[in-house]
Parts: sequence; C-alpha cells; structure tokens
Amino acid sequence: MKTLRDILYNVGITAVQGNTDITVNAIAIDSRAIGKNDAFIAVKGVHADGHQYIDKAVAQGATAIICEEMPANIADNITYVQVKDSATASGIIAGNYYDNPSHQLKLVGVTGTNGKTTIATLLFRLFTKMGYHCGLLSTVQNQIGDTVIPSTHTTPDPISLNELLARMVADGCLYAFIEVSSHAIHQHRIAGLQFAGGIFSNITHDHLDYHKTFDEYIRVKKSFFDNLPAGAFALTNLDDKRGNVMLQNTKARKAGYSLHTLADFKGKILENNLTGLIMSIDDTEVHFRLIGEFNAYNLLAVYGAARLLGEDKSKVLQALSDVQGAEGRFDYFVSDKDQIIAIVDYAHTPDALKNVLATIQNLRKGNEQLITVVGCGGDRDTTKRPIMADVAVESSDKVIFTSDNPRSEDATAIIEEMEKGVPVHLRKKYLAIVDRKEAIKTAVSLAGKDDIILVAGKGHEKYQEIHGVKHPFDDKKVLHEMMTMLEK
Ligand SMILES: CC(=O)N[C@H]1[C@@H](OP(=O)(O)OP(=O)(O)OC[C@H]2O[C@@H](n3ccc(=O)[nH]c3=O)[C@H](O)[C@@H]2O)O[C@H](CO)[C@@H](O)[C@@H]1O[C@H](C)C(=O)N[C@@H](C)C(=O)N[C@H](CCC(=O)O)C(=O)O
Ligand SMILES: Nc1ncnc2c1ncn2[C@@H]1O[C@H](COP(=O)(O)OP(=O)(O)OP(=O)(O)O)[C@@H](O)[C@H]1O
Ligand SMILES: N[C@H](CCC[C@H](N)C(=O)O)C(=O)O
Ligand SMILES: [Mg+2]
Repeated sequence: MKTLRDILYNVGITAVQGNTDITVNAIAIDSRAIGKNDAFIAVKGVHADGHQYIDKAVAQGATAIICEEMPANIADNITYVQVKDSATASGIIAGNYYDNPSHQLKLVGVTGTNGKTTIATLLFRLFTKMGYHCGLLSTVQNQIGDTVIPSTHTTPDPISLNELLARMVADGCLYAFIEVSSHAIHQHRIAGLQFAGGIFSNITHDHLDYHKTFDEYIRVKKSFFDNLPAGAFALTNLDDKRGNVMLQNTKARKAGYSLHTLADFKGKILENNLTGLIMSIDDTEVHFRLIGEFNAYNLLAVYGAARLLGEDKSKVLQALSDVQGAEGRFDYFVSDKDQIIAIVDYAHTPDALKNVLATIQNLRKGNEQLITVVGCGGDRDTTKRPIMADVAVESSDKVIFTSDNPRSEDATAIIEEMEKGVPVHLRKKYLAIVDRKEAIKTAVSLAGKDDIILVAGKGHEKYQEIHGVKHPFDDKKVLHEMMTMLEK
C-alpha cells in the first residue's frame, strides 16, 4: 500500500490541506470509478471540469483530492492537494502509484498523422520474433506477449497507460511499443513516462477540429520530442517537410531515415507489387510482405529504431522480412471467380487516402477499374471531408460516398459536405449511398473481372457508431459476404 505522500513524489504542489501520510487504495480521474480510501484527481477536460465532481468523489469514499483549485466545501478527514496542472500530475501520480513501470522496460513511442499503428505493431512483431518479450499499445489492440487486451484509445488515459505498462513489467516484458496520439500529448496522458526513444512518421492534415490550426498541431507533436531525455533516441522521417523541425529542440540523440536523401538509415524501393516490396536498405536487398511506398517508410522507421536500440543489421532485416502488417491496413483478398482484388484500409485522412490510391494505381496492370467506397467520421475534423472526396474521385474510376462512424451527426449531411469537394467535371464518377453495407454491395455489383475495390476509413474497426450506439460492422466480412452473394 502506498501513502499519498509516496504518490505525490515529483508532483508540482502549490498547497496542501490535511494529512499526506494516509494510505491510498486506488487512484482515478473519473469520479464514477472512485471507491473507499481512493485518491481522486480533478482534471479540466474538453466537455466537463473534473472539479465539479469532487463532492461526488468524496461521497463515494475518496479520502484524497488532487486539484488545481481548492473547492469551496472542505470536508473533514479529507486531504486536499493543490497542484499547478492536474493533467500532468495525474501522469506523474499514476507512474508513482504503479512503481514507474516506464523506468523498468524500454519504452518506445511513435507519433505522426499516419503510420503509428503500423510502425508500433511492426516493432512489436519484430522484437517478439527476435526473442524478446514485448508489450504493445495501439489503436487496433493492446498486447502483452500473446495476451490481447482490447483498446479503447490510440493512447490510453495516464492511469490505464501506467497500469498496462506495470502489467507488462510484471509479465517480464523488456520492451513496450506505444502509439502517441496528438490528443494524448496535448492532454498530458504521457506525462511522467520515461521514453527510450521516439519516432516521427509524418504530419499532414487531420484533427483540426481539436488543434484548430496546422501550426498548433505541429507544435503539439514537436513537444513530444522536446521532452525526450538526453539518453533516448529521436528518429525522424527526413522526407517529411516537418521532419527536421520535429527534432529541432530535442535533447535526445537525433537520427533520420529517408528514401530520397542522405540519412542514417537509407532505403530505396526496387520493386512494389501485390506480393510485397523489394527494398535496398543500407545497401542490402530485402523482400517485405507489406505493400506500397508508405509502408517502405514505415519499414525504414522500424529498421532504424531497431538499430538505435542496439540490434544487429542482418538479424533485424531477416526477421522484418517475414513480419506481417497490422490488421485493416492494406488488408486484401482476391475473389475466386472474377479475381476481383478487394482491399480494406484504414485511410481516414486526405494524405492516407491519396497514398493508398497511388499505391493501387501503381499496382494496376491494365485497364482494370478502381472502385472506391469511402466516408468520413462524425464529430471529427470537418475540413477533411471535401478534400477526401476530391482525392477519391481524382484517383478512382468510380466512387461511392457512404457513412463512416457518423457518431452524433447526420450521416447524409456528412456526405453532402464531402460532395462539395468534387470538381464539376468529375461529378459523374460518384454515387452517394448512406448505408455502408449497401454501398459495399453496390461496389461489388459494379466490379467485373480483375477490377479493384477499395473500402477505406474503418480498417480493423468491428463496429459502426451511429447516435451513440455501436452496431457490429466489419468491412472485410461484408466484402466477403457480398462477393459470395453476388457470385463474383
Ligand atoms: C476529446 C478527447 O480527447 N477527450 C478525452 C478526454 O476527455 P474529456 O476531456 O472530454 O473529459 P470530460 O468529459 O471533459 O471530463 C473531464 C474530467 O471529468 C471527469 N469526470 C467526468 C464525468 C463524471 O461524472 N465524473 C468525472 O470525474 C472525467 O473523467 C475527466 O477527467 O480525456 C478522457 C480521459 O483521458 C478521454 O477518454 C477522452 O477521449 C474521448 C473519449 C475521445 O474520443 N478521444 C479521441 C478524440 C482521442 O483521444 N483520439 C486519439 C486518437 C486520435 C488520432 O487518430 O491520432 C486517441 O489517443 O485515442
Ligand atoms: N507512413 C505512412 N504515410 C502515409 N500514410 C500511411 C502511412 N502508414 C499508413 N498509412 C495510411 O494510413 C492509414 C492508417 O495507418 P495507421 O493505422 O498505421 O496510422 P495511425 O497513425 O495509427 O492512425 P490513427 O491516428 O488513426 O491511429 C493506413 O491504412 C494507410 O492508408
Ligand atoms: N483515431 C481516429 C480514427 C478515425 C477513424 C474513422 N473511422 C472515424 O471514425 O473517423 C480519430 O479518432 O480521429
Ligand atoms: Mg493508430
């Protein structure tokens, strides 16, 4: 059992009212999770202010309150600790509560608009193949060795994050590979963690609903590298316009990867087709199972990180050559009868969609049609909607606009916003079908021999969220069903 004093170690405290030598049973940032003798950390959120729930936390049994503003009602026998920033404090407190698990393994964080899940998953699979016991925190799933734990966020809240890392430590993991989303950096979900390394993939348009401007989005991502310790490595993509800026103020050891310029880790694509990529990496020719130029970048990032973690070049390349990509990322199958290539991909940003469509265009052998099914999520960046629609019609022969996760929004209204991005001369190329299953069915019915269908935006997701309800939905399963039903 830890005392309140123990878990406050390194926290920027401004005032204390009450005794800090009390034992703390558990910690929570959500009053609904509070039980007897717990500590409640009141965090100001996007929708609510945790300070409003202090009384509720006390009523549920909290004996310690950590907050930025002392409440008006001070209850007897409760310790109130005022801190400068309770979001940051929650990360540090969570670390202390769980014995700072990030100090007990090598923690590597991946940030960037696209490629985080792919890079983190490849690292996890590579290091596992090389014989290490590893942990993974990703959008698709969390993993401790072979044990899969469902994930709710790309980067969990600081308490869940430290608890998961502690489970990895207890299970004997030497490495943890985690995705670091821009939301997580901004909300200090990673506060107090000790990283052994940070990787930057790229930065393009996304999340402007949250960060407001692209400059602010860049600043937030950069702050992850600014805060890395001197002993860590910071690995960047030198072919990204912002690749150098990301590392401008880092204390960590800098390294870069590139397909086009001089770099610590240099790659070149020799062949790129449906059987995979053949690349030259630091002058060694290697075959990989993943497809597309964007995956060449992801593979280079993984190779670079493995080298920076002290692994041998040929051992890494040999193991990486056999590793498979993450679920729902350029996940494809070929139909039995008409050899239709059906691809499911998580492209939900303009850049990801552009890259995946360019990859498909490069794989084309003749005049096969490319039919794209795509939608945009509700309650998320609205400015990407017309751009994604434009990208889709420019690079496909036919496009079906449909729903992604409408969340609280009207699905038809989202599609109408997408349609505004279609240039007049390309209007004949698209249809709008709100029901995603119907949209996929139509794509399959339009496809003939050797044609290619791309269903974009939801990748591994197993549900469709409509007005707060998550309805079971799996793009790949629906594609399979429709192929069978329509005998393609
Ligand atoms: C917009 C956003 O990021 N919200 C996250 C944020 O919640 P919030 O600030 O909205 O919380 P709030 O509802 O305002 O409440 C404020 C505080 O009061 C507390 N509270 C609230 C109600 C109550 O009864 N009692 C109580 O104590 C809450 O626990 C919270 O601490 O902090 C919560 C705890 O960490 C997150 O679960 C929540 O993620 C929401 C569900 C979400 O959808 N986030 C998405 C946008 C997200 O984070 N995505 C990124 C990936 C993006 C990418 O693709 O790069 C991710 O990392 O998953
Ligand atoms: N390095 C890359 N550059 C550009 N696009 C990429 C890259 N890697 C993957 N993509 C595209 O982005 C999609 C999402 O990839 P991935 O899931 O790896 O990214 P992510 O950063 O984890 O996304 P999220 O922020 O939603 O968790 C892929 O399906 C693919 O279309
Ligand atoms: N991590 C991303 C996922 C988007 C996936 C897409 N299917 C959507 O629902 O918009 C986000 O929270 O913006
Ligand atoms: Mg991800």
